[in-house]
Amino acid sequence: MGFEYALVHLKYTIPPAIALTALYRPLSTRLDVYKIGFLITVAVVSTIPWDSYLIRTGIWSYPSHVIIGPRLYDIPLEEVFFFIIQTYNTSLLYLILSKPTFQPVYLSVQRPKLHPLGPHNTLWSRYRLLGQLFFAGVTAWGWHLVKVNGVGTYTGLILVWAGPFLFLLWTLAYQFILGLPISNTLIPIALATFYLWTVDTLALKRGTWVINTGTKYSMHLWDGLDIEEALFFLVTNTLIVFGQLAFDNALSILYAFPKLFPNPAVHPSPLILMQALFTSTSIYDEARLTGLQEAVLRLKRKSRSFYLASSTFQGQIRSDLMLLYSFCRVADDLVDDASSAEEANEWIAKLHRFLHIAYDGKRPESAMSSYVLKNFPYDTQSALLQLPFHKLSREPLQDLLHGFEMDLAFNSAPPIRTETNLETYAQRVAGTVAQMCNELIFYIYHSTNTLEEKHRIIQAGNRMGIALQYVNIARDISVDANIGRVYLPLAWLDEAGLSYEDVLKDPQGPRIDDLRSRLLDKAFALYEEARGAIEELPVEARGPLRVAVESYMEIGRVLRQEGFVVKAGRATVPKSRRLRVAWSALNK
Ligand SMILES: CC(C)=CCC/C(C)=C/CC/C(C)=C/CC/C(C)=C/[C@@H]1[C@@H](COP(=O)(O)OP(=O)(O)O)[C@]1(C)CC/C=C(\C)CC/C=C(\C)CCC=C(C)C
Repeated sequence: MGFEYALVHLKYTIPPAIALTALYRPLSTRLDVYKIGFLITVAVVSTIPWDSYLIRTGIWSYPSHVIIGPRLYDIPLEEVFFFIIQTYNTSLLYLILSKPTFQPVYLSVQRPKLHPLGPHNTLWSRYRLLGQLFFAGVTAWGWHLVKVNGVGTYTGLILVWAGPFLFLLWTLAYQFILGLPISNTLIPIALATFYLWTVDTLALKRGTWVINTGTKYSMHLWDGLDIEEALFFLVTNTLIVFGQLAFDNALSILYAFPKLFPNPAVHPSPLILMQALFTSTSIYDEARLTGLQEAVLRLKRKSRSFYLASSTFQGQIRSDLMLLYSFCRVADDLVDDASSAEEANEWIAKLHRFLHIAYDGKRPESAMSSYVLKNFPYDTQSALLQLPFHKLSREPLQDLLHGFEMDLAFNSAPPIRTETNLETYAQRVAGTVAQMCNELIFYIYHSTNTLEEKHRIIQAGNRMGIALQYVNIARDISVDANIGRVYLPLAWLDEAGLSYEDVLKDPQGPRIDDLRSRLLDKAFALYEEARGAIEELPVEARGPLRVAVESYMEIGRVLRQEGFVVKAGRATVPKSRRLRVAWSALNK
């Protein structure tokens, strides 16, 4: 009996597990626990018979003085623990590195091209075939080496065992494996493998595990690392990352295509996941994918705060919030960028009509599509058509349009005369947005809140939206004055001895600074009053919503800083500070 192998864990596998857990903890959800648990189960169940065979046939062995003693099918418990902790660590590394990527946009439709000599294979299906041939070839070569029963036996056993799993995972998830950025694929495999190669070198040198001669090539990748060991860790980490990718591929299909999978569960069963993976790529909804791709680009280009916040959401809610953002942004831009008040009014009328058709249960869906295709510019159509309106009530969408109508009123007379007008405006353009975010959250996640509690939380959300809009107005006083708008109430200007025209002419100076502070005080008072309600939302949404709210309120904190001078243009929060804010919001 000895503790050598246990010490390898204490020194080399448990510390990274603790570090990775601490790093990922604020972002982790029950879905992640489910994914990792599922993969660990598959890893343990599939490795035990193979490893047990290797030990029984003497391909590798563990001197009795290096292990504590208990064995499972001849496998020392330390080794069983190795399967678990390796799967755990590599999975966490993958989850951390892939978090910023919005994976559903990497799905792609493949339809056989029509060709005079019959349907023509697409490039994708050729890649799939090439990969299949490679993994089938590798498995066959492994089989041959095992049959020969010489120095290639250990290599052969690795290939025969891993080849079929890799073949299967490739067949199911090749689109993701090839299409995703390398931060989701090669990098987690490479980092985990290089780390384990180093650990293995140290363990083999100390004789913690011994690979017997006669069934190995006696070639080394570097001094102390047998080529078979290098292959083993490369292959096992590839299996783990491919397994995670296949899982995420299935989730992306489930969440991207509501027509194929209406209302998927937050934790889908393995059967549903397989069903998603076996869905033919030729029936993927191309319009939906375009809508998602455009939504991500729009969010990335237009809002750094919400883009960062969106990456902390997971699964269905992440897609739905992006689609909601895309709709709100397009609607706002259509009105703001119109060349005349008449044109802007026309857009608002068309948007009202769009909502009328969308919420008219008696009309077929095609009525909405043909209305959008006929009446809206090409680059805005997907934002309208993909709005998840069946998860939202009509009222906040309609009120948002009423908010835009208030913006247009600036063309005739200043619409924000009193503080009540200001509050009404902010409720319409931002309280409504918060309400819709919360409606989506309650739609997707199971909550134990009563109807009354939900109503109270949604009201608090609306006040938080108003707070964010006040920050937005405080930030943009100069920008708005340049386009002929002053959102500070006329009553406040009066009290400060300023006229509307004074602010349009010179939106800077001590009196404006005082009014800005007054508005920010109101914003922070609302924020303080409403933020507790975030902690009553379903647990999966709390951290990400804190990130959304805090990143935006940070703009207000920058504006409030002693000595901060607002120049022409906008106050922004530096990237490092935004990341710090997001991190501490997640850890609250
Ligand atoms: C991650 C996440 C939450 C993403 C989605 C957010 C979303 C759907 C935003 C829509 C934004 C939008 C374009 C709305 C149109 C009207 C408008 C301009 C509103 C102002 C946003 C400012 O964005 P930006 O600075 O990019 O705008 P301009 O450049 O000035 O045009 C608003 C300030 C509204 C934003 C309000 C929210 C996102 C609501 C936040 C509150 C919650 C999510 C509720 C918190 C919950 C509780 C229980 C307190």
